[in-house]
Amino acid sequence: MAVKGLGKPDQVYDGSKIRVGIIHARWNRVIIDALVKGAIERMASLGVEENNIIIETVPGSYELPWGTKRFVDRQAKLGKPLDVVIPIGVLIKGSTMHFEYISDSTTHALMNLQEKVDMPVIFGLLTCMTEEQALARAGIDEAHSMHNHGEDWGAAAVEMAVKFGK
Ligand SMILES: O=c1[nH]c(NC[C@H](O)[C@H](O)[C@H](O)CO)c([N+](=O)[O-])c(=O)[nH]1
Repeated sequence: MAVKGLGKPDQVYDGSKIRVGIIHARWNRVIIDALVKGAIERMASLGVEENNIIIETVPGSYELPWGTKRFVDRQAKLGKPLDVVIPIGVLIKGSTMHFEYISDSTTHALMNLQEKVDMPVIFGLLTCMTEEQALARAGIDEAHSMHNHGEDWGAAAVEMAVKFGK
């Protein structure tokens, strides 16, 4: 019996009235693009309108916290406030400690950002030891051994915005 992973939602949430921001890093772009696609497709299946999904990018995962804060502020200033934001990044361990420092600092910064922006900030950071792990979690490894985690992030975004929206 599969134990790990996201359980079924307690109900299907209607995303037709929410506006979602996706801000993604551009490192490991093939994996990023698959994750973003998965999130968009899942949100579309839950009724989120295409023109209510706003996409922004930053160079790397380390820029996600600051970029997300400014992205949220900018959308509010434009009179098109977001209801939820999904920062997406892919960190793959290299031969130095860079991975550890970015993973830890960015994770804490994104968690703390929720208070500052007063909205759900979905955790879309893959922190992988190998490229194969990252490919699998984006659903694009040869064996298709895992589902695309971007889909889970899209579903979480809709649920959190609908359930706990302002
Ligand atoms: O998004 C990533 N950024 C990475 N580094 C760049 C970092 O996020 C910043 O963009 C850079 O340090 C400039 O601030 C990565 N690695 O270094 O391995 C990585 O795997 N993923």
